[in-house]
Amino acid sequence: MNLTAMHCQAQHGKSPLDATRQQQHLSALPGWEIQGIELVKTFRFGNYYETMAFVNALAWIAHQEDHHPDLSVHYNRAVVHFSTHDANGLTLNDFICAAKTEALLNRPA
Ligand SMILES: C[C@H](O)[C@H](O)[C@H]1CNC2=NC(N)=NC(=O)C2=N1
Repeated sequence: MNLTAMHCQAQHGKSPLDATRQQQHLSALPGWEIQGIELVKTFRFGNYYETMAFVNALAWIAHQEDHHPDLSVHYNRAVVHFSTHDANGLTLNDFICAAKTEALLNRPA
């Protein structure tokens, strides 16, 4: 499934994905972990400017997809937490946004 080509959909009243599906999607997302009802990754950078550039690019994805991560922002790292409040758990939206976040940083060889 090419998550980067997909778009988030409203999840109000929907159920979270089951654990098997969560693990399937997780296997395509290096460095991401499931912590309870959150999909989490720490992104490390060389300085505050680079960290903030990443956070701003991520904010644009969140705006486009209407799906918003919790963030903790530090001098040289940002910790990204995706979860779907409307489903009280992990839905495809979280994996789509994680994949789009990865794609921000994957430069062509
Ligand atoms: C109405 C609006 O689309 C919803 O409230 C969206 C907004 N952003 C969201 N972000 C996240 N992380 N989870 C949601 O359930 C969610 N719902």
